[in-house]
Amino acid sequence: MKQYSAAEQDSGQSITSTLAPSLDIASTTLTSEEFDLFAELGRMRRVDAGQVLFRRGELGTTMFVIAQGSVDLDFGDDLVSKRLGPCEFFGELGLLMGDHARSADAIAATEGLLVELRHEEFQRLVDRDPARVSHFLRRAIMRVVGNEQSLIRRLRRRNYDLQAALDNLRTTTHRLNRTEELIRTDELTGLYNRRGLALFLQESRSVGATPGGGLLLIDCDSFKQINDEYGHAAGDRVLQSVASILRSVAGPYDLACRLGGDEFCLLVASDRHEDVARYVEYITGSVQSLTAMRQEPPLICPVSIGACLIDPDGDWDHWYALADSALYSAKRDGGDRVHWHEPATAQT
Ligand SMILES: Nc1nc2c(ncn2[C@@H]2O[C@H](COP(=O)(O)OP(=O)(O)OP(=O)(O)O)[C@@H](O)[C@H]2O)c(=O)[nH]1
Repeated sequence: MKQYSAAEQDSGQSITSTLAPSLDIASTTLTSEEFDLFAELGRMRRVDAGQVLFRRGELGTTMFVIAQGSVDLDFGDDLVSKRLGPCEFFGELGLLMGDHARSADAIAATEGLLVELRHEEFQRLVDRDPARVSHFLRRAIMRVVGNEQSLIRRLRRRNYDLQAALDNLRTTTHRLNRTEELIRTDELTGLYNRRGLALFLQESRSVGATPGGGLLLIDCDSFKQINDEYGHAAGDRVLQSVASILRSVAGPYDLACRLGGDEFCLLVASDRHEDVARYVEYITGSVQSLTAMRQEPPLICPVSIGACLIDPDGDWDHWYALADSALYSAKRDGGDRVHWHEPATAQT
């Protein structure tokens, strides 16, 4: 065992008493024989707590063995830091590879004593005891491989966690979209509901688009009788038939909506009377065709329609009032018909 100077020994604890006896190939701690050899040829160096030995990314050519005290290795990011104690070594890649970029910050955690080895000292070590050095090198390589493997495992785990987080995010986004869709949609018919209509108008306005040029209000005639005579399910089926007629005629810029009960509306993008009239014809024609099927319970019932052209600068309440007055007049005249709201002609 090497004799240490008074300065080296003044920290009180015997160096040999801290030496690990293990010859385990996977051990990262030097045996007492190895330590003695390294200490004999290396340079003793005192360190204070908090003293930086090297920083991550710096090029290094020396390695260290801890004789006394402890040193923290901080690998940065969210990698686990390590605290090394007596007889453990670090920085060996700098020595073995030469000018190797340090992969961690090495900072003395306590006051201590280190053995520092440069290339020339290590060369002397090889000359002195090649078998022991070869054993040390095998362990150093195993440590590097072990670190790499644990890094790969950590990266794999992190990748898996990221994938899981991404999947969660996708599911949540899908659920949110679905919820938003449900909020806007009438459950029975799949058409927009009142909330969907209000959001559509709001969104169209916010992007400066004209939400529509024509409005049809469609209301089933004597619908209550269908419920009463054939049951609620038959009534539902009739409402679905009306909805499917509206859905099939609505283009990508139109909006079909169930306002509630047996009342529907169709907001037509075109502001030309003849275009809107074609929608009306399609609806009445489809209702007539289904009525002609004479199914029991019925697939459809007669409908009344109030139609109007709308002023894009007006609001929904105003448009609705116009179409509703036309619908009211169609109902008053016996239903199963279409009435247009006629704009008041200017008095001269
Ligand atoms: N089957 C079914 N019936 C509904 C639904 N929502 C509302 N109703 C019924 O629709 C009926 C509407 O009745 P009314 O407003 O008197 O309409 P109507 O019988 O068509 O009378 P007119 O419009 O005057 O011709 C009511 O009996 C409601 O209970 C629904 O989702 N499904």
